[in-house]
Amino acid sequence: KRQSPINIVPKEAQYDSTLKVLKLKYDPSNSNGILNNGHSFQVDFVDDTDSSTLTGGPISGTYRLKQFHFHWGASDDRGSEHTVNGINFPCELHLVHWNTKYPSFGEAASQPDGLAVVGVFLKIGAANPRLQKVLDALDAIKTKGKQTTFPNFDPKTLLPGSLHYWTYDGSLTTPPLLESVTWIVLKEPISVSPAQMAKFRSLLFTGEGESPCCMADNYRPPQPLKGRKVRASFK
Ligand SMILES: NS(=O)(=O)c1ccc(NC(=O)NCCCCO)cc1
Ligand SMILES: [Zn+2]
Repeated sequence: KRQSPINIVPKEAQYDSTLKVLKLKYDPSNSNGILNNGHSFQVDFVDDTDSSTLTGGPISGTYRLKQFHFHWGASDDRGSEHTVNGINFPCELHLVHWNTKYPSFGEAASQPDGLAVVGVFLKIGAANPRLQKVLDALDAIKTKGKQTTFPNFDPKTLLPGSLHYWTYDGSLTTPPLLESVTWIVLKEPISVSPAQMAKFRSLLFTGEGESPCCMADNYRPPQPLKGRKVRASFK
């Protein structure tokens, strides 16, 4: 079993000097739409060329960015999927990429080396103006199934200053929980303010005309490590 997320214990992670620097090359013109899919919201990217890719890091070859999405809690004391020394963050960003050795995301999602997800923790602090651009679109996708256009967004603006990471072999954290993900979790969080967290929680799990249920606590708890090694790209 190689299920995700996991609790990351930095002192038990093994520094691996052979791990490469993460190379994230994103073209803002590939950002397409923003969708409330009933369990989170995601920003979808046009992935028919190699213009928005992940290379380097723990992976070999080229992985294309398909979408990014978030997981968050009903209160600031929980919400992330990965934890660090048992600590939860209020929110976690996932940038989902698929291996171009396979013909599509759907094909790649069933392969052990098919996907690579970059995880970024969000920590309560100052309001994040780059994140605000995403949050300003949420009023248009309040209910399940709603989507709108979301052009010219550069996901690099959501990354922290350091690309130091932990990496391990895992899975999708929502059904079908496929064991096809190389996880790359950045050590440095980005900031989010309490008011911005409230904006995430203004989304609804429910569809238009249904009795409203605020979208929150859409995270899976940590899963057993089952003997897996977590490697660190930094000392
Ligand atoms: N939270 S997570 O592990 O990053 C994750 C990412 C993608 C998915 N699933 C996904 O993108 N499904 C889209 C199905 C399209 C198939 O072509 C589920 C969980
Ligand atoms: Zn996710």
